Amino acid sequence: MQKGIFITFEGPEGAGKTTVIQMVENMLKEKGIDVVLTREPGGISIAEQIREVILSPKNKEMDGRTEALLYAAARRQHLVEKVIPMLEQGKVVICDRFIDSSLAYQGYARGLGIEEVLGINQFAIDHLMPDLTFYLDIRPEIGLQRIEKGRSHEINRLDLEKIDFHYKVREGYKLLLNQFPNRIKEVNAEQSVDDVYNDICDVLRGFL
Ligand SMILES: Nc1ncnc2c1ncn2[C@@H]1O[C@H](COP(=O)(O)OP(=O)(O)OP(=O)(O)O)[C@@H](O)[C@H]1O
Ligand SMILES: Cc1cn([C@H]2C[C@H](O)[C@@H](COP(=O)(O)O)O2)c(=O)[nH]c1=O
Repeated sequence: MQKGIFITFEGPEGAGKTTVIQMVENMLKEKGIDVVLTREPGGISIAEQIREVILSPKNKEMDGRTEALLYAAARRQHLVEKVIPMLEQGKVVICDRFIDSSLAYQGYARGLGIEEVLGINQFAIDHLMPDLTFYLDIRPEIGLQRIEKGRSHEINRLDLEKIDFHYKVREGYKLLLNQFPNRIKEVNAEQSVDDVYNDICDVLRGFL
């Protein structure tokens, strides 16, 4: 039975999720809260191997449904091997991306259908939805510029999609905000890092 809290961060490329998640982790640790950071696709060995296959710029011929199924497979393994055990130990689990990425990227932007992609993901997650999700909103061209500037950031197969695809990803997330208004909280990610962090802390204070 789940005793911990499952929090996810979402957004278009370069929204600043990794940056702000680290700040939230430090803040929670200072308060003595047991917190685990993880990411999708990845977080454990099998899912990191699937990540390599999905995101390698060499795999240009990958079919959209194959892509959606691989994300769901990586998600399943990550959940059973890491997320669920950590929640059972009562930890706060913070995950960089989760099911909403599949709904926005594969369901909406790739055109596979949000409901269809939700369907294959229900099989993978078996009803384990996040308790709280932050959606970091940013215009795609600003996010992509940030990634290009950041020297250490890998440029993956999805980053290389045309700008229209990234606009559709953002539109997809906006639809999800309407679909799950209680779970997903929108934050303006075009602000300074400190302002983004403070907005997130305001929500967390009310939640934790
Ligand atoms: N609010 C901000 N203002 C300006 N630059 C930022 C801001 N937040 C993050 N950055 C910078 O933008 C780049 C991307 O940030 P980060 O890696 O945190 O984004 P991300 O959302 O995790 O990216 P991805 O799409 O790969 O998941 C980094 O170089 C980071 O320092
Ligand atoms: C979980 C998930 C991710 N994606 C995409 C989003 C990004 O382009 C990459 C992950 O790279 P990041 O630098 O770690 O953000 O994968 C997706 O399309 N569908 C998903 O379910």
